[in-house]
Amino acid sequence: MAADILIVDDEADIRELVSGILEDEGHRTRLARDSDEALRIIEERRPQLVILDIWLQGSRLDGLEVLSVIKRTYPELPVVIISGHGNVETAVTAIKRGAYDYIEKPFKADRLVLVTLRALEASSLKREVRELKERSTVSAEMIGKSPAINQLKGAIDRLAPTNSRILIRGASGAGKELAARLLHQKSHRADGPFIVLNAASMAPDRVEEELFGTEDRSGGPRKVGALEEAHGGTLYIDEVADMPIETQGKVLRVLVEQKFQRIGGAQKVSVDVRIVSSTSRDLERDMSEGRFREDLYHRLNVVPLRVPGLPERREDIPDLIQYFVSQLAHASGLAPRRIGEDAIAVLQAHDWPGNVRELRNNIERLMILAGGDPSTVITADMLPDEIGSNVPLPVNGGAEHLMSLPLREAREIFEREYLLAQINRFGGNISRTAEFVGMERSALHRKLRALGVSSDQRGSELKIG
Ligand SMILES: Nc1ncnc2c1ncn2[C@@H]1O[C@H](COP(=O)(O)OP(=O)(O)OP(=O)(O)O)[C@@H](O)[C@H]1O
Repeated sequence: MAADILIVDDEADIRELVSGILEDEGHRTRLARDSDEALRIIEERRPQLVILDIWLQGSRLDGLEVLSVIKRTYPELPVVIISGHGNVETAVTAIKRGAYDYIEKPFKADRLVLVTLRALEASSLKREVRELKERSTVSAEMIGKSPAINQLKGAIDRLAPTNSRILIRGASGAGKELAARLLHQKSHRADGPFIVLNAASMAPDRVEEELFGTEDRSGGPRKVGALEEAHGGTLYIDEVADMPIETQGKVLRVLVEQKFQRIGGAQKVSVDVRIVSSTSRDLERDMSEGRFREDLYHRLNVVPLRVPGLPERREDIPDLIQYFVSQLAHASGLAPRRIGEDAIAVLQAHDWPGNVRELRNNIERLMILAGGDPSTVITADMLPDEIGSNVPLPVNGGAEHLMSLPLREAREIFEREYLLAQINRFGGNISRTAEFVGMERSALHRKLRALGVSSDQRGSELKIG
């Protein structure tokens, strides 16, 4: 894992030596000779590790004091102490104050490399645990075998290793964040952080604070912004078009200059961050109505990626159901359930305006409501009323209208709508539809003809099997 490491030592020889060893290992180093220089460098951009000498001659603060400042302002930044020979007591004090480990002078290159690696691994583990806790129920697997999802997976594999900015478009809950996460995981930045900024969920004035961070001139606590936090990794800006127009201007400047200023701060912070953003809005309309900056659109949209909505890939629904049942059983300790064929059929025919998220929430609710007996099979009659209400009947005024018709006419209308919905559900495949509805394939063809259903009505993109 290549990292950005700050080396603080008053002796030039030691600084150069440590830097040489770590750069040979593929790290990038920045060097400071005293406390002020060290704190200034940290202010410029937070490093991933600090190697800090305890004795800093001619420095305003000694090593232990610098350590305290670092731990106060950046509690998660790991610090490795270099202590003089026979100075174990000070080293122990340093560990008590939050240092990760210490190296005693004179030290061997191997020891330095090993402690550095461990410190970086521990801090990246901590971050992963935190991210996992935050998103323990978010999957990192993209389930589905439909042509639409396969196309998306192919595009992610091709785009991930490039450093290009990507704008992901798609309806809410369709899997845009999951796509962004996969782009990160399959990129060269996979060891770095994946930071999410959700512009839609916060008040406009907080967006800038979260993005750029804040600086307190008096040296008090400060907030590290998402841009700085994402250094070496990916920043995912969710619902980018929900950012206030002034913030959009500032983001544009960051993209052009690769630098930004914290709120209340004077200096420029430069970062190496890949920006992936998303939107579920009609950006073309937002741009024409002046709500979204066209110049920002062009900067963010270097490569567009579209995540298809769930109704465009109903074939994936049974796999997704299975996946969520086992994922939820694993993550929340709910008993795994079997979902009956009839329930799967209704779930597959539903329209899912909230896409995969809505499907997942419904599976969770069903698993909770099914109670403690693991042998309970979830059947169609256990589904909430709103699921399935869009299945066949709403033609010509819906069920009420049917009640006003003679049986033969009502049955015909019902049969036509029912069969069309089933054909649609099986992607136009007549053989599979016939098997499910319990008819011979040729009988189904005859029935459709008798009901006056033309091949066109069976759906323009549907394959007749
Ligand atoms: N193909 C998929 N396989 C497995 N899980 C998925 C898939 N697509 C989406 N999900 C899951 O569905 C939920 C919603 O997905 P996600 O948050 O990525 O959607 P989104 O498009 O970013 O939504 P929003 O626009 O509301 O932010 C998450 O729990 C995600 O893990």
